[in-house]
This record gives sequence, C-alpha cells and structure tokens, in this order.
Amino acid sequence: MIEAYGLTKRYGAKTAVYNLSFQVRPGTVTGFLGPNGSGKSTTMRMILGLDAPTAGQVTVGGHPFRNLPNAPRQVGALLDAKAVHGGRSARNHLLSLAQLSGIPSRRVDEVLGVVGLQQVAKKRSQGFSLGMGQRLGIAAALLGDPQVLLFDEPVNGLDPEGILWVRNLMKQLASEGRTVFVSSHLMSEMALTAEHLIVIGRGQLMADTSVKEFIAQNSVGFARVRTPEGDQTQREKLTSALQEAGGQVQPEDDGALRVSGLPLPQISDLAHQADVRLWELSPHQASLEEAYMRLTQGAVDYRSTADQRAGLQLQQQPQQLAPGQLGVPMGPGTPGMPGAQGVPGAPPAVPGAPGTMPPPGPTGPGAPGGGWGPPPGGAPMQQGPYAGAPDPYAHIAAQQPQGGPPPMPPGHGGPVAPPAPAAPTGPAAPSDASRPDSEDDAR
Ligand SMILES: Nc1ncnc2c1ncn2[C@@H]1O[C@H](COP(=O)(O)OP(=O)(O)OP(=O)(O)O)[C@@H](O)[C@H]1O
Repeated sequence: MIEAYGLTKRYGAKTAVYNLSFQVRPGTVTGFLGPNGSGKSTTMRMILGLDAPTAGQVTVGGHPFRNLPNAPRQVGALLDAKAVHGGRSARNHLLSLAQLSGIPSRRVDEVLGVVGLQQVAKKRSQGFSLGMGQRLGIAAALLGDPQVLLFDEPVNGLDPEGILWVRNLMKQLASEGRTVFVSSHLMSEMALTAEHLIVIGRGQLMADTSVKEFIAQNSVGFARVRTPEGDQTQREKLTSALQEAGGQVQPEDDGALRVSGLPLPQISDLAHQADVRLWELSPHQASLEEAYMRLTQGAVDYRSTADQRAGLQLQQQPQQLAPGQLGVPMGPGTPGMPGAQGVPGAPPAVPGAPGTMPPPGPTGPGAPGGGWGPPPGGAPMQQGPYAGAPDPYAHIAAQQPQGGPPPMPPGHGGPVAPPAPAAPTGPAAPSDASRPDSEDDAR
C-alpha cells in the first residue's frame, strides 16, 4: 500500500505537486494519469525517496521509503528506462543491481526470462531499442520480487505485442496481491489495464476512483440509432420526433444518429409512433479517453495552437454537448475542479481554489454524469410513462464508487489531506502565472 498525505513539492517558485492525498491499494492495478507536467514523475520520485517532499509525506507499507528495511526487496520501480550504463550488458546491469541489494544472481536469469531478453542478455544495452530498454527497466523493477511496483510510462516505445505483454504482466502482478501503480498517457491501454485511477492536474488531485466510475462521472452515455440506409425521410422524421420529446440528436459520420437525453425504450416507442423502422438501437458509454479529456481540458499546460482553437470552438457550441458536460462534470470521483478554461493568456486554473469556475449542472451522487438524464430544460425522464424505467445504459455504466476522494474542508474546494501533514507553506496553491519560466519572463 502506498499512502500520500498532503504531499507537496516545490522547485523554487514552481509548485510541481500540491497537497496530494491518495492511497494505492494492493491487489489492483492503479493508473496514474495527468497531462504533461502535471506532477506524476515528481510524485513517483517522492514515493521512492528520490525527492524529498516540501510538505506532507508519502509512505510505502507504512514507512517512508528511506526508512524501509531492505527497500529493493519491497519496492521495484521503472522510472527512466534510459538510466542504464549503456556499456554494460543487460545481464551485467541486472547483476550489479542484484549484488547491491543482496539478491541472488539466479534471480537475474529469472527476470531476464520474464521480460523476454534471454537472447540478448549478453549484449550491451546501448544497442537496445526503446522497447528492449523498457523491458530491461521492467526486469530491474522485478528483480527483488517486490510487493510494491511503480512503473512510469512502461509501454513507451513498445510494439503491440510488447504492450499486450506489459498489460498482462501488470494484471498478473496485481492478481498476486501486489500494489501496482502505473502512469501512462495511453488512455486506451489504461482502460484495459487499470481498475482504479488517480488523476492529477497541475499537481493536484482531480479524481481518485474506479475506471468505470470515472468514465460514468465524466462522460455522457448515449444511444446510437440507425434508420434504413438511404431513406432520408425516415431519418428526418425520427430526428424531429426525438427532438420534440426533448432528446439531443447528432448525426454520426456513418449515417447513424447519436441520441442523448432519452432512455432506449422511449426512443423505440417514438420511432414506432412515427412509423419509422430501426436498423439499430444500441446503448453506448464514452471511452476513458473522452472522459479523461473532458476532465483535464482545463488543466493542460501544453497545447498546440490548433487544439486551442478547437477548444474554443467546443466552448462556443454548448448545444452539442449533453447536460453537465461543458465544464468538468462533478461527482464522488472528481474532487473540486474548475470548469473548462482554455482562454489563452489566462492564468492557469487552480483546482478547487477560491474563484475558480464552479462546475455547471448538478453535482455529487446522482448527478447525470452517466448521461441518460434529462437535457437542460427538458422534461425529467423519471416522470410520465418512462418513470422508473431501468437505466438502459446500466450494463455499461459504472457501479457505485469504490472509494471516493477525501471530504472537502470548509472553504476549500480541493482535495483534502488528513490532518497529520504539515500545512503547506508559501502560496496557497501552485501558480504557473507568476513563475519566471522563460528567459523573457525572468527579465
Ligand atoms: N528538478 C526539477 N526542477 C524544477 N522543476 C521541475 C523538476 N522536476 C520537475 N519539475 C517541474 O515540475 C512539473 C511536474 O513535472 P513532472 O515531470 O513531475 O510531470 P509529469 O506529470 O511526470 O509530466 P510528463 O507526463 O510530461 O512526464 C513540471 O512543470 C516540471 O517542469
């Protein structure tokens, strides 16, 4: 178990991590997500005792890493796969690590086998491809057969076979009761690998929840409806009927309609009443990537100018988004966060800080994050003939939260540390705006 309380790290004027509290539990793969520069590596370095927190603390198995007896046997990590003496062979690299930690040399051959590097064990690692380097880094992490494993972007540079292998390895390690904490920018991969997520933005906690709950909280479920191909009249008739009933209808590229705000049985009945035949009526849930993008869009530091324009367009077309989706949908898995900012030149948002944009729409348990709730101003779905209708998206939507964020303190919208850690000093929250990051700024 990894436990962080009020973890804060400042590098001079730069606050890389602020008041971060979370637990990484054994037995599941926990994904660690956040935009570039959000503080993931810094957090991992603090877990591993490579960086000292400015405030707060983080423990592994109840101890700060530096106090852990025989730490390499308890914690294994892949932080930077390139941090290898390139002149040494893979085997010698692992042997030297093993000797430093009192690990028998036969374990070196074991882990070389686990990561599939037996054939190249005697080759100098400087000739290794990116993927081979990753495998060597993973071998080093596994060397001490530790109960706690940290992997910073382990699938970087791996081919599809390698990605699948890492996915299965992570799951297997977790199924053996180990604590597995993995950072990645590959959302599709995280969706397949992790069960639980910790998401940070600008060094602060944005979500601590199960993957299922995260998607349900930060996305909108919808139905795909398809009328017979080539029959434009039927499609238009159905679109009007659905819109009159308060549904939101968007055409999809393949000719289907994406409908939100109406339960499936009502869509079916409306089609029947309008004498429209359906070729498809299916429930859908957004992907982890969509949910992640929605949650973190206000916490991204580095964005291409083209994406900035797209972000502004998104804000200008709220009618295309479903209820509660313009800013950051809130719920048990998403501690206080600002809505979408994206205004060039504006100071970055500080999650939960006073004055940040409150989330639109209802919040907390029962908020229509799952997406089949009524549209703004539309008729509530739980009235009329569809009152009490089972959620048609229930089989793809989330279960109950498996462990929400800590409660909010009065007057503080952000995540809260338990009382133990020292109160953060200096500015109340990270502020990139005041940081002389560039030479121009510093002048
Ligand atoms: N040693 C350091 N000195 C000064 N600033 C640092 C240092 N290490 C990290 N930072 C800053 O702290 C912030 C968080 O960096 P970090 O590497 O932890 O982010 P990250 O989430 O791992 O990013 P990425 O996804 O791009 O790897 C960044 O703004 C970074 O520039």
